[in-house]
Amino acid sequence: MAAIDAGGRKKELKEFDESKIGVKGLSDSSITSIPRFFVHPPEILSDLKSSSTCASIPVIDLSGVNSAAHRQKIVEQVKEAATTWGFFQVINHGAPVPELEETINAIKTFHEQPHKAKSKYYKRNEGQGVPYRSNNDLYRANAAAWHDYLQVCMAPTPSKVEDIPEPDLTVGITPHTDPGLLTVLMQNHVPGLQVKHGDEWVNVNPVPGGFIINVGDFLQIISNGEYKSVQHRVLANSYKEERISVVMFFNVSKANDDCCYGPLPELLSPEKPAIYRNFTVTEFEENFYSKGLDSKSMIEKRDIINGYGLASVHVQARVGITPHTDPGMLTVLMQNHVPGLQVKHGDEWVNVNPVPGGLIIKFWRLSSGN
Ligand SMILES: O=C(O)CCC(=O)C(=O)O
Ligand SMILES: [Fe+2]
Repeated sequence: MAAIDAGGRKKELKEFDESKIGVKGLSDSSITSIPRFFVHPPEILSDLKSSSTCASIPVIDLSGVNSAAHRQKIVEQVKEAATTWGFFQVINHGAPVPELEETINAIKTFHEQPHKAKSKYYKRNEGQGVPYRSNNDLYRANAAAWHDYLQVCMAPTPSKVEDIPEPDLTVGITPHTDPGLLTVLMQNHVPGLQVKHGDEWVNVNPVPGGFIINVGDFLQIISNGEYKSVQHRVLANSYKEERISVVMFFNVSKANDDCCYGPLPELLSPEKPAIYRNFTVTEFEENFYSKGLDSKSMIEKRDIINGYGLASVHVQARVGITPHTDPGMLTVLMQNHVPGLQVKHGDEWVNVNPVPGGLIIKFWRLSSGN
């Protein structure tokens, strides 16, 4: 397949976006190959075939959740699943199954409308109303994925993965973790969702009437790493029928953004110190929305891991810097023989003279600059 240059790629993306046909339109046009901007890099593609055939995420039966006898056991099951898998399905949750099926059918009906009727709703920018578009992160992602979205703010986000001519060259949804607190997901009977468990990709097989629940990055942070936000992906649909999922993201509001979030104090102790630093929602979102979905969890990307516990080593080489404090708990620094580093000690700036082979260790909230 010929390489695509950045200018050509941008033009093709724009043409696709402005055509408003979505991947459904491409599927219906009887194409035999997919546009190049859908083709994912080899490291993603080579991993697509590897999935476990035997493991499956826990299924938790919620019947009796309001009775004292069952409740404690269910709470334990949820805790265990959130700790070990970060993903589980719930059944007998009380939401009427016929209404769930009706929701799936309504989404199918929307996507199957003629282009003219549907394209009125196609909108790239987030906003009010019920926008429909192909790929939320179309211009930010390294490669586009084979799905269209119909989005409702404050309500479920139904997405639809059409069948595709070359399913081995792209994905339905790129491997990622969800940024928020919790995600609740409902899917039709067409498989495709997979969850990373240890080194394996595990199929999340549709359970009729079941909801799938997964832990997001935010919950991992406030639980101080106890609950796991795990990677998941959707394979490009090689079935003749569309895959439909309805995804509800529970995110944190920006309304009170002076407020700093971080690991809950009641979960911390000398044995379990905070492994993440505090941050505002704006800080948190800026990182997520500046990039497309990708396989690296936002927690890793965001440098909110403190300098111990979950070891995340960010190596930076820099020249000249203004006075600042480091966000983490501890910084380990190595310098060449040229002096310049100074540390604020009381009211004085003190030179940190290079000692050959020496490492400089700095604790939280000490100013430094040069
Ligand atoms: O469609 C699915 O099953 C998964 C969707 C998903 O992971 C997401 O939108 O974050
Ligand atoms: Fe997700």
